[in-house]
Formats: sequence, C-alpha cells, structure tokens
Amino acid sequence: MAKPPASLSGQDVGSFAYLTIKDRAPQILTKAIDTLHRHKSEFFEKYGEAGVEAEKKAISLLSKLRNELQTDKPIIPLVEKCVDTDMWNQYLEHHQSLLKESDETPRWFYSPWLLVECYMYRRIHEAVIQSPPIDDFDVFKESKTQSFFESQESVIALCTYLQELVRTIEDLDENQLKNEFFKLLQISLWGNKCDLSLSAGEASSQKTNVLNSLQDLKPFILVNDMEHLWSLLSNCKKSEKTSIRVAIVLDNSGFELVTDFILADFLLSSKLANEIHFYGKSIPWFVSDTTVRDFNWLIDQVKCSNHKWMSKCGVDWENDVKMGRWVYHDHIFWTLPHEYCVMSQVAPDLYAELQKAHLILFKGDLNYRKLTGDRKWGFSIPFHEALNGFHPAPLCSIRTLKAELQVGLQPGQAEQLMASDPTWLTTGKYGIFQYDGPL
Ligand SMILES: O=P(O)(O)OC[C@H]1O[C@](O)(CO)[C@@H](O)[C@@H]1O
Ligand SMILES: [Mn+2]
Repeated sequence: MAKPPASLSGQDVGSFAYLTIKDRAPQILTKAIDTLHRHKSEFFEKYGEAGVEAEKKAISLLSKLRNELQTDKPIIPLVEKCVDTDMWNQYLEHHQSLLKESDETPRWFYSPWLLVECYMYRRIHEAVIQSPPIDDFDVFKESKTQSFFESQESVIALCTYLQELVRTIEDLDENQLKNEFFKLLQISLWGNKCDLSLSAGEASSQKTNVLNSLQDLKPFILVNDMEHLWSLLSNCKKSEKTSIRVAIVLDNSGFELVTDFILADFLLSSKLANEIHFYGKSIPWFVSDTTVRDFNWLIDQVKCSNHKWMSKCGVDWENDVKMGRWVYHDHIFWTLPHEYCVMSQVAPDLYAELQKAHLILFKGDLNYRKLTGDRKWGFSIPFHEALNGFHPAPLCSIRTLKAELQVGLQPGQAEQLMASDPTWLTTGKYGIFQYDGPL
C-alpha cells in the first residue's frame, strides 16, 4: 500500500491547524486559568490554605504550558506517573526519532496538529493532577453544564418528541420507522455543531428546536450513507439475532450527548438494537468531550427536570444503565494521540471489544481526524482507504466538518463547495454520515 500523505500541521501558516494552535489553544488555556481563579474561595472552603496553594500551583503550571506553546518550545515528556504516561512518552520519543536526521525536535508549530492538540489537553490534565487536593477538578465542567442548561428548550422538545414516538412505535410500518430513524440520526449529527473547543470554550448551545430545521439542513449533508445504516440494522432485526449491539463512540457532553441518548433510546425501542455501548473519555478532553461524570450527571439532570417527558426520559435512561442495556466504557486509548489504524496494536483489548459491535457510530470531528489519521488526503479518495486498515466492524462517522480534512467526496464536489463557501471545511455548517463496511 502507498505511504499515507503527510499530517496536517501548524507548519502550514494560515491553515486551520496553524490558527488553532496560534489563537484558539492559548484562549482555551487562558479560560482554564480563569476558571481556576474563580473557584479560589470554593477551594479554600473545601481544603483551607492547601486548596489555595493548589490553585496557585495549577495556574502556574498552565501559564508555563501557555508560554511553551506560544514560543514554540520543544514538546517535553510528561512527568507525573499515570496509567498512560509511558505510552505518551514512548509516542513522543517515536516522533523525536523520526526527526533525528533533520536535527529537529517535536514542537508546537512543527509537529502533527493531532499530536500537539491532544498533548495540550493531556498537559492540562497533568497540571491539575500535580496539584492535590484539587486534583480531580474538571476545568471544563462549567462550560459543559452551561451548554446543557442553555439548550433546555431544545432538550424538552426532543424528549417530548421521543416519548410520543415511543408510545406509538409498535403502530409504525417499515417506512415510517425508517423515517424516524433518519430523523434521529440527523438530530445526532447536528448536535455535533455544539462543541466548545471550536468556539474556544465560549457558549455553544442549541437554542432553536432542531426538529423543525432538519429539512432546511438536508443540503448541508455532503455524504449521506444513512440508507446503509438502515439496511444493516433492519436486516439484523429481521434475522432475529439474539443480540444486536451498537457502539457509540461519544463526542461532546451537553446538548450533543442528549441527541445521542435520544438516538440510543430509539434504537432500543424500535428493536433495531438491544445493547448500546457508549465509549467516553477518561479525562477532561477537547473542552466539551464526555467523561463518565458528565454521562451520569446528564442522566441525573434530565431525570430531575420538572418537565414530565424530560424527566421520564431520565428515568428510562437510568434504568437502561441499571439493566445493562446501556453500557458505558472508558479506555485510555481515546485520550492518546494515536490514529485509529494503530488501535489493534496499541490497544488490542479495545479493538476486540469494538469487534463485537454490529455497527460502530463515531461521533464528531476529532474522531474523524483520528479515523483518517488527520492527513492531507485528497477529497475524493475512498473513506475505506483513508481508514488505513482500521475495520473492527461496520462503522459510520457522524460528524460536522471542523477541520481541513474530508475524504470520499464525488469528483468536483469539493471544488464546487470551495467556490460557493470557502469556509466549508471548518465552520461545522456541513455534515456527513460516512459508512464503511459490507454493503
Ligand atoms: O467536538 P468535535 O466535533 O470532535 O470537534 C473538536 C474540534 O474542535 C477543534 O478542536 C477546533 O479547534 C477541532 O480541531 C476539533 O477537531
Ligand atoms: Mn469534542
């Protein structure tokens, strides 16, 4: 097989990768510092003077990190011993060894964008865990809860819609069921517009009822493989398999996670699946990504709502977890910088777990970057080729575009988009359902 193309990187001045490292990353660090500041009295109340000292320490480590980034310093190894520290440091060494000839060292604006961006979030985590007793503080928690509360109206609308649908689901014919499936897939797609790292942690929520906008948003779906997903799951259902397992590799908490829960609930209620396995992050990641705490917090919030149908959803979802129909997993691989084509070597246990699924849904942009290795692929090379050997089970990326990377387009499609909207790759305005697997 031909060598895959070069990685996206901050070396390309003016590229989205470059601008992310130059502008968005320092803003995210500044916001994290600010959040710690604002919680000073809370740390004091909880831990006394030790809490205030810890806050100072975490802030000084984050300021140092911001300075390293802004002055394009070498990427240094992690120091605090954790389950993933050796793997991180080995990966950094590996990158160093690739550069031996040229006398370079891995640096913020020089190394692959995927590596340095993941590294920044891993260093934020390091700064916090090096600062006990505030070492389990999530610097992004506030932004995540805010995005959820600001989307309340949409959440209520979706929960009400779902409850009504589930009540009459037995009466739907094949075609109606398929239409509902497509609707909820699209809700989950557009839910991905609301991530917080693109807006550098600024509010990003869903204020209008997205159900009413689906028709208008259709033209913005650039690759639409929803039919394949329907064929796959409805055939599983017809063959009366004892277990139909769908894996959802989660992205953002807040509104997007609600849309994923709505889809998961529908999959079970319609018997298109009978087990949903969710994969989340084990540390705070890319501002808004879902950790186990966010996962449980959200179910709790939905359950405690005053709104009848919203709270019914929360009760049902909590029960799905209790009964093992919904299973949450975390694995350190999701917060390593590796592309997914190396998962079978680096995390064979996770790969084996994913192989048990009949379908894997990968939510969001970062998952797409890792699926395709965050490389400068041509716009029309097949998705299968860009996956570079990563085929644990039939899979589908559900993603709005927020990075200069897209494969599997029709010849001429990218050129047309470029002419009509030069920002098409990076604003989250366009989306895809891109499937790879047997047809
Ligand atoms: O939450 P998502 O959809 O993975 O998006 C995160 C995206 O935000 C950005 O970090 C913006 O900086 C992209 O680089 C990244 O791919
Ligand atoms: Mn995200």
